[in-house]
Amino acid sequence: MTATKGTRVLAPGTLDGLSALVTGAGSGIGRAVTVRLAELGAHVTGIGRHEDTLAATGELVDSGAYDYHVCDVRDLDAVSAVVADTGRRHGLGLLVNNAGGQFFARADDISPGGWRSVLDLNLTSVFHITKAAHPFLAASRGAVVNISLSGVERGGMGMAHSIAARAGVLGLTRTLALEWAAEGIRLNCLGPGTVLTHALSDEASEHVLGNLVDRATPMRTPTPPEDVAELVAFLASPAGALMTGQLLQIDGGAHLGPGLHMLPEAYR
Ligand SMILES: CCC/C=C/C(=O)SCCNC(=O)CCNC(=O)[C@H](O)C(C)(C)COP(=O)([O-])OP(=O)([O-])OC[C@H]1O[C@@H](n2cnc3c(N)ncnc32)[C@H](O)[C@@H]1OP(=O)([O-])[O-]
Ligand SMILES: NC(=O)C1=CN([C@@H]2O[C@H](COP(=O)(O)OP(=O)(O)OC[C@H]3O[C@@H](n4cnc5c(N)ncnc54)[C@H](OP(=O)(O)O)[C@@H]3O)[C@@H](O)[C@H]2O)C=CC1
Repeated sequence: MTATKGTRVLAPGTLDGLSALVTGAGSGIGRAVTVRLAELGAHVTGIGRHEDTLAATGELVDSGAYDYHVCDVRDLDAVSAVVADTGRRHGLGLLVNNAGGQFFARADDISPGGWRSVLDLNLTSVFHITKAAHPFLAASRGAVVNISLSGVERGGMGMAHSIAARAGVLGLTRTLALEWAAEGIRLNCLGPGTVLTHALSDEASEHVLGNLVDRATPMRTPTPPEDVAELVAFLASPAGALMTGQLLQIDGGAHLGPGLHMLPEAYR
């Protein structure tokens, strides 16, 4: 494995005056995105289910640049109310739909309940949050960044539910990029490769480091969450003003390799 460090290239003040909403701001990619947006001048409202981790993110940013709401994004009424409250108090120039996840199982072992829980988290919540944000995004000519997965267009063993949900988000992203273009709203998806956040670190093991990073990622490196954050900030900045409806895979070339599969037998 080759370790790469997160890179910061955008100038201080790039996002001065921006109001952003980041789901899953209490850890991993969402925390890195929150910290970087705030460093660049944005005010960020975070959403997640755990107050302690959301508060800990606040310790990494200047006071006044961040607040949070404890909320499950699958509670559609509650999360829509949070979006509306944020929009009314701060305006909304950027929505980052980052909260997400799945268990890893072959399709035969995914029950109807398991399918529904992953679809609710990774697709249905994104639709409702984005719809609730629409009037505020229209007022600011704002942007949406949906955090997806490298390989969303090709499939990944052990992730039938999650890939189906993220492919749905990609379709939603491109559809809304068309429907809302006249209002100046842009929507894009980012596809990170293997990110060694705590969710994967328990498994940071032979499978994650040996298979996903060394075998399945041509550049043999994990994706630093800070690199994902810099790309989110770029898309929110004036430099991203004509980018919409895209899937940007930030994955060391993993989408060109043998695929990121969560069933280790895929690599035998
Ligand atoms: C290379 C890229 C890889 C990507 C990496 C990342 O994204 S890492 C970053 C992301 N971080 C994460 O992904 C964090 C970890 N993931 C999670 O928090 C959860 O997996 C969740 C969000 C999907 C479910 O949340 P929830 O509160 O709804 O869970 P619940 O307990 O109420 O169960 C609901 C249903 O699911 C079923 N079920 C559950 N587990 C398994 C299993 N192993 N097997 C089979 N089935 C399973 C369970 O039986 C039930 O179905 P039933 O019995 O009613 O038919
Ligand atoms: N790690 C990786 O290799 C990759 C991750 N991704 C995706 O990136 C995104 C971020 O993942 P990552 O940072 O790695 O992992 P984390 O598990 O650290 O982040 C997931 C975040 O989402 C929040 N969250 C989960 N469920 C809910 C919910 N129902 N309501 C509100 N918030 C919720 C969690 O907070 P809380 O538990 O407090 O609610 C947590 O902060 C996910 O969508 C993931 O699938 C994509 C490619 C690769």
